[in-house]
Amino acid sequence: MTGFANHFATEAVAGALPQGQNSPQQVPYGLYAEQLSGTAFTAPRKDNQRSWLYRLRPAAHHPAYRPYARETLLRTGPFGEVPPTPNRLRWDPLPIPAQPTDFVDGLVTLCGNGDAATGVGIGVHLYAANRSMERRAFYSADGELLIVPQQGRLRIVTEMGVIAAVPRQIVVIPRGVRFRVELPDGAARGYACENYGAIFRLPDLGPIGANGLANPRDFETPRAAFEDDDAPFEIVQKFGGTLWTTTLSHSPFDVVAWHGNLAPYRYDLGAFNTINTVSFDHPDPSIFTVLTSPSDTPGTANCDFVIFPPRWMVAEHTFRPPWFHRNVMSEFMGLVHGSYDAKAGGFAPGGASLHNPMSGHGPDRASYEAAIGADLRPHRIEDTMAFMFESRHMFRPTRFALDTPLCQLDYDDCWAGFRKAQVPQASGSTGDDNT
Ligand SMILES: O=C(O)Cc1cc(O)ccc1O
Ligand SMILES: [Fe+2]
Repeated sequence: MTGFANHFATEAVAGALPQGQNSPQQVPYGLYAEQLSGTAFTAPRKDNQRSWLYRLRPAAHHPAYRPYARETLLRTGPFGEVPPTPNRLRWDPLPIPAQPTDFVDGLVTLCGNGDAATGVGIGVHLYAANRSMERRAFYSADGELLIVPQQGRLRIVTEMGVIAAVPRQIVVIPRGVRFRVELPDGAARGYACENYGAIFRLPDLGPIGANGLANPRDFETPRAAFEDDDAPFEIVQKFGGTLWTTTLSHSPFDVVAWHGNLAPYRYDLGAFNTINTVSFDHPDPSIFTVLTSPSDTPGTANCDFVIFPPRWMVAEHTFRPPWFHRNVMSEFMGLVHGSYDAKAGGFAPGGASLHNPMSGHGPDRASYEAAIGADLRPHRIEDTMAFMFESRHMFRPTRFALDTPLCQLDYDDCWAGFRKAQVPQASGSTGDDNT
């Protein structure tokens, strides 16, 4: 079903969806009605998101959760394992694990900000897995999950239907929606943004007009699909930063029909309508925003999901790659495939980088030299898909992020050795009174 956050109505069995009301005295077939809220009941109508689910058994029917026994490298805001660092950080890709590892056990947190308990900030995770989740489901009570596959297909069975995703597509699973990740290719790797704040939405378009960037019609939500399976099933939930587990007597994927505007969705980044300069200089990369989680301060996002897709570069008399900059916002970057035009080496597909507030960054020396000498004919940047989770909140790395051998100790060197500019000697030194 297409459209961003539409009011969908879907039933896997004819007649399962109640008509005309949400909670009839008797739901068709004896199904159980359940409201799943993504926003406060009283959130303004334009922001309000909720769905009604009709299921074989109430989701309330489960034994108590116990702490999850296995070691995990998943972490949650507030992030206090190590002090925040002003240093620019970059990581090599996470290897596919040698031991049998599914999506849940393959999640590793690199950094994050804010506090899940107060609904502020995000957690930034990587995943690398080589097993489908078997007879178990996962959900996060701490935030919605934006999954960015980098290698290997995913088949995600959710309570509200099944989503298949290939690298270049993204999947968003609302907070609380239970899902199981299957790996049709036997292995998979990627990134996940766990958003504790306001639900991701499409950015306003301002002077761009009524169309452009990610168009609402290109977002896809699955139709209802269910399992009638009465064998034991594990549910692992992430709650307040801790993993908990319980065993159901049946599959949690038992939603026969649902309606509403809170649902998982998929988007192909290849559908992005990329807008950029046709004269000179390039706009700030906010022009590439796919989804935004606003904060309470207008224009200052809890998280922007921004991409750097294939595109024509036509700017005249311009330094075309990202310029040097120091940003008040914090930037986490990943690369789905190809290479990134500000980095000639070292930023590999599956890798990541972190540039915190006021940390100077930009093109590495090789990219800089190539760009100032480039022939400025129209040139198409092909075969690339980098992305950024940009946040108003400073990212703190996890201890794993700093200790892992994947962390590149020589990252600073990519900005070493720039030739000094030569200016004619004149007044204007700091020794002069130049008011
Ligand atoms: O740091 C980056 O590579 C991302 C980025 C790109 C750009 O063209 C301008 C600003 C910016 O943060
Ligand atoms: Fe940047």
